[in-house]
Amino acid sequence: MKTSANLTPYTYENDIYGAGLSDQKPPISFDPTKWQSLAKERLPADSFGYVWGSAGTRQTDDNNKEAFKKWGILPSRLVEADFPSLKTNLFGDEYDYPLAIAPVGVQKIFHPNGEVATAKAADGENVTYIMSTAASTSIENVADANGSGSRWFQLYWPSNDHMDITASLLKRAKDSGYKVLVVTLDTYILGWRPSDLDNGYNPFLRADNIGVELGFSDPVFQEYFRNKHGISIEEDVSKAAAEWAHTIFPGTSHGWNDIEYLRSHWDGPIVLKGIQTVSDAKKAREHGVQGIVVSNHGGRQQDGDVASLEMLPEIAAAVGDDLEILFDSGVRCGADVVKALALGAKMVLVGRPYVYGLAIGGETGVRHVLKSILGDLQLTLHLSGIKDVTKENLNQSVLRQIRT
Ligand SMILES: Cc1cc2nc3c(=O)[nH]c(=O)nc-3n(C[C@H](O)[C@H](O)[C@H](O)COP(=O)(O)O)c2cc1C
Ligand SMILES: O=C(O)C(=O)c1ccccc1
Repeated sequence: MKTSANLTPYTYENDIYGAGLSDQKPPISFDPTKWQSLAKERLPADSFGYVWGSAGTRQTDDNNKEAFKKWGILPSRLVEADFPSLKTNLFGDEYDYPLAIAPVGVQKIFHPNGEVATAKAADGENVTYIMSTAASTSIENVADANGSGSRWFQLYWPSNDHMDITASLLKRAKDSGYKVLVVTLDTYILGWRPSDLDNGYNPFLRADNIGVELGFSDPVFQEYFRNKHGISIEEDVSKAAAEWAHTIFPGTSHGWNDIEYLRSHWDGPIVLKGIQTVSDAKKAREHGVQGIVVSNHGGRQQDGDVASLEMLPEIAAAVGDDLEILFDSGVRCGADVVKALALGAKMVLVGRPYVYGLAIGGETGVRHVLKSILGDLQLTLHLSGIKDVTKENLNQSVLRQIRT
């Protein structure tokens, strides 16, 4: 076999088998199907319900998972190949892996170190961290924890009455080294989630006020709150929490023409998250953004939605030459990443699995989940005879649609 100095095999499994020789068992399972139950053992019922929860009867979440099983990978033999490179290029920059940490809010309900643990893990594993507007740690503190890592900022977009707050969030993100703006379009109000309704659980409105950190640390929001209520945030934190929740989840949607405002306040790439149709993907292109995340928010927003993977090939065929296509919703293992990349995505975001890792073991748990998915991804590609993750080598020709 050829060896190449610039391709690093992802050798996590070698470390584990090596440790096994001296009877050291890995502290966390490598079986992706076990992470959910391990997290459940460690979390209170309400915060477990929050991460596991989905909209309505969970049809969308089920559809997301089923969609991956409708495709099979076709391996090629006697391909003279080394460990495949996982490097991918987006917006003119090279990324080590086609994998990113999906934006997830309120991470302190899963582990006391919350976003700081995840941002450190992402930096440690060279995986891009996408910071949520609903985080329980400020923009600046996450940036400190993420160090020289790659980080992007996800916006929950205040209504047009609060353009100055939007501008302030974007400026803070830019000043703290976040390179790409990800604007989530599917969550101007939270979906109908029976698990949270059963627990009467909305992390924003609870006494510990987890999830409002970006507002409480924002000078423009602080001033707005004082002018409106004649008191400071500290004087009535519950009222301020409710005000912030309403600011970032206003209950009304923006329109396409509002993208212009974001463009004028953000000079880097803009990515729209939550695109599910070809028609919206084309509108995204018309409105001059640089990328989209084909996503249904992991089925958490709307019941009865089509699987995101189902829509990915058509959307990629329609706009993939002009926009960077990212994907999330239902990715659980290396083979899922291979399928999403083959169907047109350049980068894949993973949500619940790393949150389970965070609950299981803080920074170590998140690193474990990232390493597991990356190790599995690299070997799955290698054993399928796929040389790297470029479109030239990884496209629909490596898949077979399974007849049902
Ligand atoms: C607990 C939790 C919180 C989330 N918070 C956000 C958020 O703040 N912003 C956002 O754009 N998406 C949020 N999402 C959605 C994820 O970014 C992502 O779209 C989804 O989890 C992908 O599906 P998966 O969990 O099946 O991987 C959240 C998801 C979970 C599970
Ligand atoms: O739960 C979610 O999916 C989400 O986007 C969110 C909303 C508010 C706070 C934290 C996460």
